[in-house]
Amino acid sequence: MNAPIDSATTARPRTLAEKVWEAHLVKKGEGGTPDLIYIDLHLVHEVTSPQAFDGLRMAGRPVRRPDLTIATEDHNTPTLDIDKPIADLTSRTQIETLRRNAAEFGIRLHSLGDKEQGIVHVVGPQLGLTQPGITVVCGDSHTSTHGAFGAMAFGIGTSEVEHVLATQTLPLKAFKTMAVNVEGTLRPGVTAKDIILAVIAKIGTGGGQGYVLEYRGSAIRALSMDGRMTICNMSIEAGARAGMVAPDETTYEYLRGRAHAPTGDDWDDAVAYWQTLATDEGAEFDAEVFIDADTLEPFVTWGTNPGQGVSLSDAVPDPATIEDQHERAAAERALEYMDLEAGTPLKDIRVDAVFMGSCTNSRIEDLRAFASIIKGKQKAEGVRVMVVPGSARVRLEAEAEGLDKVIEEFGAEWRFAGCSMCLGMNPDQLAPGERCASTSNRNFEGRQGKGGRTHLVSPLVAAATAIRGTLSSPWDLGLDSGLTAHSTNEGEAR
Ligand SMILES: CC(C)[C@H](C(=O)O)[C@@H](O)C(=O)O
Ligand code: SF4
Repeated sequence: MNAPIDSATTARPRTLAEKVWEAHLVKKGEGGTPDLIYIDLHLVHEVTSPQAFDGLRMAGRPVRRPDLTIATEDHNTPTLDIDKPIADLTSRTQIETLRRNAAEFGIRLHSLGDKEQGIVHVVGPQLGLTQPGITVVCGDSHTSTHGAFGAMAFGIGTSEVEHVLATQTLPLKAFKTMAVNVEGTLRPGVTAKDIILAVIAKIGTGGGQGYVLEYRGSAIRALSMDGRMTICNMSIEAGARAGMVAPDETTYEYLRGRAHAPTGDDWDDAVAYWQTLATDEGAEFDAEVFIDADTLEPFVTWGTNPGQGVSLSDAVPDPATIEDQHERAAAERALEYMDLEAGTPLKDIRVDAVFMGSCTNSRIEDLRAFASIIKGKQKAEGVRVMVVPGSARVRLEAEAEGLDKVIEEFGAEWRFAGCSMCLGMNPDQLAPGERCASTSNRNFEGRQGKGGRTHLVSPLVAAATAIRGTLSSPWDLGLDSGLTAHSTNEGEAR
């Protein structure tokens, strides 16, 4: 962080990603070997860390930089009765193992019940740990979230977690760059989530492979940090190595005053450095994609991968019209699993459940957006609605604004923070055959519970669906839908 700019390298126009990479180069790889990259921030959770700590223990090594390592409990934590012992044995073992490892290796841990506990990708930014120009890793694919700050953030595997714990460095292969240009103005009711679902539908779940995506353009600049995080979060669902947004005033405003943000002169120095990070005029990307924000509509997935999405006003696509043989077969299988008929208008599809949460959409603005639509209304009969804040702090903030009351009066469940029904590593699961509109990021078979069926949507679509009982957007609720500026993730930084 705050690395000096090398005048020799500033001569060639560079992208944001190249700048961050070069500032963290410990050793350049030769003859096809990977570069060795310095890691500024290592985030840890209970699922992917136990074997890594075991490895250190066996080798008799300490954690190289405990001060740059921070852990939280998220995947296995219950969202009810958090003051009671965890009932599920596997979950309890995972959590207790993390607690023991953190104590033994001297790592800061935010445990269940702590104000800073929550989903790892919500906790880093809210503490001001995630900053522009740094490198961030975590044994979790959605680490790409942190790229919203102009950080280079990668998900890594458990053996790499051990490598970073031991050395604070990581061997990484060079990447290609892709500019994702989103120009125009989103209409009220259309959000960051719709942008990223449209991007993935366009480039496919493998379209980003080998690339670091840089989200650019007027529609991205107009987004708040919460909206930018939603977008970067799902970069991995396009197969990308990482996703990034260049830091700007919105980024600085979000960070100012946060617990780990620089202060005083350090703040001014940091901002001066952050301002140098944006992609230079004339820098070349290896690939480019364009999305028109003006015409974008609320999006929804119909299939079992995040690329199988269309506008909510469309119908379930007919696999017969898909040229690519592989994709056609995937679509056929997806429709079977999802129990859907080609040609059915998406708005006719009834749901059993609505899940509002996950590291994609569980920050305060997401909850505000959801609440702005349901306020004063009643959920559809027979639909189970679960609202799970991303962190204990988000929960407190929401309660201070009275959002918990709005949610409970609507008939929804207001839960404690964690990954919850995003993947159901705790009791929050769909029953076999149940259909859910979910603000999470993966609609894989069985993701939210064995036999469960997932439609990925924005918080606004989740709210409208919870009211009507069928996949719906605020546009279907008429003029009195409660749409506000912040519910499109525009404007406000906090
Ligand atoms: C459990 C973890 C390794 C996994 C990931 O890497 O993404 C999870 O967070 C997920 O979203 O599927
Ligand atoms: S909320 Fe979901 S996607 Fe995010 S880290 Fe947890 S399980 Fe993974």
